[in-house]
Amino acid sequence: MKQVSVLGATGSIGDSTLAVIRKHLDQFKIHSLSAHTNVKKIVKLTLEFLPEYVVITDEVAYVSVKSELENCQTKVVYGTACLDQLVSESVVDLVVAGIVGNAGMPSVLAAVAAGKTLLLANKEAIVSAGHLVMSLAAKSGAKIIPLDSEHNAIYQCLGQQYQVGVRPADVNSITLTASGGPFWQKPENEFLHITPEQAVAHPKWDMGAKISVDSATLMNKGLEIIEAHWLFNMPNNDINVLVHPQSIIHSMVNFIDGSVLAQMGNPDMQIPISYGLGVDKRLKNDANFLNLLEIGSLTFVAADCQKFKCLQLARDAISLGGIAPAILNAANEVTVDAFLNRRIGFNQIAEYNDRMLNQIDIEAVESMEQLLQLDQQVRTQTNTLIKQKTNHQS
Ligand SMILES: NC(=O)C1=CN([C@@H]2O[C@H](COP(=O)(O)OP(=O)(O)OC[C@H]3O[C@@H](n4cnc5c(N)ncnc54)[C@H](OP(=O)(O)O)[C@@H]3O)[C@@H](O)[C@H]2O)C=CC1
Ligand SMILES: CC(=O)[C@@H](O)[C@H](O)COP(=O)(O)O
Ligand SMILES: [Mn+2]
Repeated sequence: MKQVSVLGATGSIGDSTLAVIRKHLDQFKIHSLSAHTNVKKIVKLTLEFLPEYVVITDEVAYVSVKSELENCQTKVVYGTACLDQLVSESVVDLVVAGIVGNAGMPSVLAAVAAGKTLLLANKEAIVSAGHLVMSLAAKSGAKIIPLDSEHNAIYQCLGQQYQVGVRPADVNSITLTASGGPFWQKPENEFLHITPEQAVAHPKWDMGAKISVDSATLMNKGLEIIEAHWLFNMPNNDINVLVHPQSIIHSMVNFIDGSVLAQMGNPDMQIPISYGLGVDKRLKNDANFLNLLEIGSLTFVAADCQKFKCLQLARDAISLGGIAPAILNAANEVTVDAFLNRRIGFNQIAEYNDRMLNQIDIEAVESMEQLLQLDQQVRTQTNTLIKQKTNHQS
């Protein structure tokens, strides 16, 4: 029986993870679940899975959950420090990192430092702290299995050759596929009028609001380039992006002999999560088998970095190095939130991200404390920039 800690249990990755675990209760036991604000859902999940611990990271929500679970055997604890402690407990076999944003970074680092098998969905953590994740993994021997569908596809194609942070010698390049999001065919001069409702309506995947907006700006693909850069130790030039609107091929590995291996499947996160939870062994999944005859054709188009500037910004951040990806990530978390709350337009996400990436001096990454301080600084500065611009316009 493997003991699993699911961080971000109330989100979309949490849903898909727990859906897979429900089908294999003979193999998995939930050790701990985490939630931020969703009291109703975490109470329901706790009563279903009866974990040892539930961690709540929002103070107000903690008080409610604690009172609602008064008579339950599960221990209800508060705060991010508890996440770090729980993922490091010796009984925990697998940690699913499903928290959204840099808020999940300390717990990712704690799991890696403890040498755990980490099933990584939280791409912002590796974007911001890739350097630290890799050096900790090299020391602790932690196994990092990517759940992000593209990176999981590459992980599947590499098979036994995969070792986190090591580029296999016979790999020429990798190709990340992108759905293109809802607007890849929309003229840029119409970006101004895009609403949050339109932006979160992803054509192929059912995901949380933040990653859905990232897919719409193609920042998601940019973050994924940075994620691939760290996981597979590949430079910018060897990471290709191809728009593939059907989202059937999840990514490809191009080998030095001209062979290309791709992983395919319907767009359903239960598939990569199953492969992650099985740790290289395939779990039976009743979900959604692929029917290529029904789909008919698979098409590919070049990604437009001029129109989707966030894609180019991510490549720039890799070239700048050091803290640049962390700056871009923090700015993007603020601008996406501002867009979702109708404080800025869709087109301004890239504009402000660009301004922030280019107004802070780039230093080397040294520690988690440095990155957390930087994250706060960038958030404050991005919010100030948005306020100044908004006041100026009104
Ligand atoms: N959804 C998907 O299919 C995919 C997601 N990913 C990545 O996985 C991560 C999660 O995405 P997704 O599940 O869509 O996001 P959701 O918004 O659906 O869920 C986010 C989860 O994180 C929790 N959370 C939010 N803010 C905080 C915080 N400050 N501290 C601690 N926990 C917090 C939420 O808790 P609560 O709801 O209780 O407030 C919730 O459990 C992201 O990094 C995303 O990029 C990658 C590939 C695919
Ligand atoms: C499911 C998943 O991995 C997402 O990151 C997905 O890739 C988003 O789709 P696009 O960013 O390609 O639109
Ligand atoms: Mn992805």
